[in-house]
Amino acid sequence: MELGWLLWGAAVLLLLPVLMELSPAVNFALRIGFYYLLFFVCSALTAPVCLLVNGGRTVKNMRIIKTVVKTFKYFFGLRFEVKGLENFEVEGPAIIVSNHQSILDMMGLMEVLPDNCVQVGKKELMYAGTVGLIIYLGGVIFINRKSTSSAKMVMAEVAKTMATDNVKVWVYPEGTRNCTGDLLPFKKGAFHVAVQAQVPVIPVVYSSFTTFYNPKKNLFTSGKIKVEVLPPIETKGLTSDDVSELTDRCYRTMRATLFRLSGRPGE
Ligand SMILES: CCCCCCCCCCCCCCCCC(=O)SCCNC(=O)CCNC(=O)[C@H](O)C(C)(C)COP(=O)(O)OP(=O)(O)OC[C@H]1O[C@@H](n2cnc3c(N)ncnc32)[C@H](O)[C@@H]1OP(=O)(O)O
Ligand SMILES: CCCCCCCC/C=C\CCCCCCCC(=O)OC[C@@H](O)COP(=O)(O)O
Repeated sequence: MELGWLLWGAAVLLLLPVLMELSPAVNFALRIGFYYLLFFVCSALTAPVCLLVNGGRTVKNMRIIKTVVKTFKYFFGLRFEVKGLENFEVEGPAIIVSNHQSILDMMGLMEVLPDNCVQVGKKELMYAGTVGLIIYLGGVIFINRKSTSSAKMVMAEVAKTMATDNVKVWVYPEGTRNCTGDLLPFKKGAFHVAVQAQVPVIPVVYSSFTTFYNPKKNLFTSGKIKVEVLPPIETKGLTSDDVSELTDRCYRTMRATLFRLSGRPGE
C-alpha cells in the first residue's frame, strides 16, 4: 500500500514539470490554486493572532494581515513599483478609490495600504471560509450590491463614523473585477460618502495585469505592477449635486493614469 502511494507521488513529481510545460491550463490552475490555498491557510493561522493581539474586529488587524499578504508576491514572482505614497499623508480620514482587476489585487492593496484603512467589500466575502473571518476581523465593511438601498444605508453610516473612527476607507468604484486593461464606469457610492463626510478622495491606479495575467488565456506568469497614488481631490464645500462631476473627474484622471502606466496610448 505504502509503496503504491510512494510510486504515485514520485510519478506526479516527475510529471508535474512536463504537465506544466505542456498545458498552460495546468500551470494556471496550479498557480491560482496555490494563491487560494495561501489565502485560506494564512487566514486560518492569522485569525488567532489577530484575536490574541487585538482582541477582535478592529482596523488594527490590517497591520498583521498586511505583513502576511505582502509576502505572497514572492511566491508568484510579482514586483511592485510604487509612486506617490506621500499622497496618503492627509490629515484625518479619506476615501481611497482604485481600479480592480482580479483577486490578485489583494497583494497590490496590501503593498501600499496606509494605516487605519478599511475596505468596502461585497458581503458574499464573509462566507469565504477562513478568509471571511480574517477580513471581518480586519474591519472590512460589507455591502449587499444587489440592494442599492441597503448598500446606500451602509455607506451613509460609513460617512458618519469614519471621522470619529479616524479611518480611511478603500473602495473599488468599478464594483467588480475587470481585467480588460480599461476601466468600467464608476459607481457613485464612494464619492457620495466622500462628499457627505467632506473628506478628500485619493485615487490609486494599478497598471494593467494583462501582460502577465489573463484567466481566459490561462496566463499567469511573473510580472511587474506599477502603482501610482495620485494627489487627493478635495470635497470640502461640495454637495450631492457635485457627485456626478467628481466621479467623472476621478474616472478620467484614473483612466489616463492607467493607460500611461500600462504603456497604452490614450484616446
Ligand atoms: C492573512 C491572509 C489574509 C488573506 C486575505 C486577505 C484579504 C485582504 C483583506 C481586505 C479584503 C478587501 C476585500 C475587497 C473586496 C472588494 C469588492 O468586494 S468590490 C465589490 C464591492 N464594492 C462595490 O460595489 C463598490 C462600491 N459600490 C458603490 O459605492 C455603489 O454606488 C452602491 C452604493 C453599491 C450602489 O450601487 P448601484 O446602485 O449599482 O449604482 P450607483 O450608480 O452607484 O448608484 C445608483 C444611484 O444611487 C446613488 N447613490 C449611490 N450611492 C449613494 C450614497 N451613498 N448616497 C446617496 N446616493 C447614492 C447614485 O448617485 C445613483 O443615483 P443617480 O441619480 O444615478 O446619481
Ligand atoms: C471550510 C470552509 C471552506 C471555504 C473555502 C473558501 C476558500 C477561500 C479561499 C480564498 C478566498 C479568496 C477571496 C479573497 C478575497 C478576494 C477579494 C476579491 O477580489 O473579491 C472579488 C470582489 O472584489 C469582486 O467580486 P466580483 O468580481 O464582482 O465577483
